[in-house]
Amino acid sequence: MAPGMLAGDGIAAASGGKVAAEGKKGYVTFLAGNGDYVKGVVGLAKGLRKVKSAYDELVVAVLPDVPAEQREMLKLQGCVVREIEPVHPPVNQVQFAMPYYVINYSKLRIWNFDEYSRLIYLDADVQVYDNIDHLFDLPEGHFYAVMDCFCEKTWSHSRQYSIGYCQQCPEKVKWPPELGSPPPLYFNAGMFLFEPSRLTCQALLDCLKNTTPTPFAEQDFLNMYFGKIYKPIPLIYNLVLAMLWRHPENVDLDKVKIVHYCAAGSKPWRYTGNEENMDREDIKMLVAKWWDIYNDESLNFKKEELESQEEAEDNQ
Ligand SMILES: O=c1ccn([C@@H]2O[C@H](COP(=O)(O)OP(=O)(O)O)[C@@H](O)[C@H]2O)c(=O)[nH]1
Ligand SMILES: OC[C@H]1O[C@H](O[C@@H]2[C@@H](O)[C@H](O)[C@@H](O)[C@H](O)[C@@H]2O)[C@H](O)[C@@H](O)[C@H]1O
Ligand SMILES: [Mn+2]
Repeated sequence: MAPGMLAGDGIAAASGGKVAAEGKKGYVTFLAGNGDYVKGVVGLAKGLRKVKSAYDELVVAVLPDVPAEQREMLKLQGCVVREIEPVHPPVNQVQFAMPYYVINYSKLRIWNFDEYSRLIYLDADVQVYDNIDHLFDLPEGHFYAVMDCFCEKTWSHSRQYSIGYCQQCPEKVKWPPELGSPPPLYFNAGMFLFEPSRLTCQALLDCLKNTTPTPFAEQDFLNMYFGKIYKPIPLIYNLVLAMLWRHPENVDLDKVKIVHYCAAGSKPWRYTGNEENMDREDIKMLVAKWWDIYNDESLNFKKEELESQEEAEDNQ
């Protein structure tokens, strides 16, 4: 296990023994464009309800290009829709690992949501299969996220990939001592627990202005910026699908609480099974699991329940 990583029991102990962190807590995701990622957000909203999160009013940071009908659909699913301004990196020649990654810098705006003392960010291609509210009780002052994997082709630009080094198995192909110390622990930015602050948001944006963009866009930037306070949490909180074929020895699917559908061809709402690894039985099972929640009408937001609840409160 990586140095400093909180093991499952460490998480329970760290949160079990502590008084719940003060202030408002919640889950936030990010939506851009007029495409089909909105299905991911609907699925996530329903997933949080299914696991009975105490904070199931999902906040959705939307770029201006998200159409009114998608915003309405999200409000009808009980989401709090908040428009954010795009964030553009400095003019650059970088080859992003995926061209659309450039819009992901806009995620940085969620640091402005400071009516919350703590937020868990989740990509729209993530699903929550177990309640993870206990993460909000982890000690403050750190940036919590799951370590990423460097073995996919998307990393072919990197020194790690060319050496065959991965932080998920640092003993398998050791980092060559002639290259100095191994790279610092690196997290996947599809899920993280953070503390919103307008000051931090401004500092992030100021820092971005003087930072050359790199292939993994805001994920690289966040790793650089929060590296000193980053605390790895177990991969059960963000299963990057490639782990299933790259590091199966590190994965116990029965224990996984969050699945991140980031492997090429794994987005459930556009799954065909044609891409590499997509014909695996575990992938088919996880995609079906996502659709079970998405199609479950009983998980739809029930406005009338909320209205009667509010009425009851008014009559007290
Ligand atoms: O057209 C897009 C592309 C991305 N996203 C958002 O940006 C996140 C990061 O992109 P993605 O998950 O595709 O990256 P990956 O994790 O697959 O590298 C998504 O989960 C969405 O929340 C979006 O809303 N619309
Ligand atoms: O904009 C950069 C993106 O970088 C990350 O995705 C990558 C990364 O995890 C690689 O390690 C995988 O190989 C790759 O498949 C995956 O798409 C985040 O999930 C996403 O939220 C976003 O930050
Ligand atoms: Mn993602």
